Amino acid sequence: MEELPAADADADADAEVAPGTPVIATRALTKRYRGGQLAVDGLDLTVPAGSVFGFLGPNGSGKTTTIRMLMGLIEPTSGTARVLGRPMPRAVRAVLPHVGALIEGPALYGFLSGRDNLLRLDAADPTADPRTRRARVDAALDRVGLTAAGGKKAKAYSLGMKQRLGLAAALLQPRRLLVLDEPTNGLDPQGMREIRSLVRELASDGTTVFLSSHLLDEIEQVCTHAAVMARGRLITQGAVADLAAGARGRLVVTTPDVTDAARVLKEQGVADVVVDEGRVTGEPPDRELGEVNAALVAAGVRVRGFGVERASLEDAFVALTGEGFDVAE
Ligand SMILES: Nc1ncnc2c1ncn2[C@@H]1O[C@H](COP(=O)(O)OP(=O)(O)OP(=O)(O)O)[C@@H](O)[C@H]1O
Repeated sequence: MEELPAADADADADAEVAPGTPVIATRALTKRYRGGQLAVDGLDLTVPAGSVFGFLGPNGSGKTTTIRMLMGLIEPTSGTARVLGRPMPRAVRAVLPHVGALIEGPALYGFLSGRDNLLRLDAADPTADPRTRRARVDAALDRVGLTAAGGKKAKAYSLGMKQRLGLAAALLQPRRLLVLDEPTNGLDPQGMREIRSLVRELASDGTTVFLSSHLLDEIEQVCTHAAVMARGRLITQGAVADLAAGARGRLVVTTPDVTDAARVLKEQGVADVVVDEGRVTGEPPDRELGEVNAALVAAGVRVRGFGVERASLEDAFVALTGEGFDVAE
């Protein structure tokens, strides 16, 4: 282990973090790029220990810039960031050994096998004991389900396998925090499922996982907590269940008579009425829903289903920002 700057207690990440200390905490964290672009604007982020924390936002909302500041890769323009209770980037050398990161795709040698890539990465870590290297690499391959493919050249791997190999690299040492930047980006649905279930598994032993995504349903499926970014600013953060509960669900009427149903719902004060095939949805009005249903039936609408659907994180996002969650790919 390299010598740390003497008497810098603040930079000592080996000391246990006091219980209750967030794994990541930023205060007014701001990054303005040299061209003048304000990429991150006054961010106050709190990532509780043991959470699977989704960092959600459309492309260009500042997620990668934030992650790069958290990992000490770039300096903030102003504000502070603490990771594992220590200030970044000052404590970067003490903090990073405890953090497994997968940022902007893993750096792999295509001509080497998956196993040889890991052996090489492990050998580059001065803290890694060479005598236990093979066991460590085999355990990491096993954790990500690449034991059988370990001897294959990395260039023959699918994108999903490359992501898994990148995760294996991040898991060569025990980690307190995993930081994954868009880990499912570019994967097919099967590859996405594999990475998501792997993330859940990694989190099940208490490792805090911080992952960025521009996919709302991904965050809902995988994360316990989330923060929502838009244009460099934090829109909201908290437990996923609470975020979704903060938004009102939508009234959904299933019926073959969609035109009549839409008209009656508008008369009943339902806003934002949307007609789909076989169903009409809208914002629940402030009146007794039984009356709305009765009005539909009285107008001869054949009501096959009537109820309020649970709000999704997407509803919460739309309610908070007043705009749709459009992703510009
Ligand atoms: N090195 C840079 N110099 C100048 N502007 C930058 C730089 N990197 C990013 N930006 C700008 O900062 C803003 C935030 O970008 P950032 O990459 O952090 O967003 P993101 O949410 O991670 O999006 P993506 O998923 O597309 O990476 C964007 O407007 C982007 O164009």
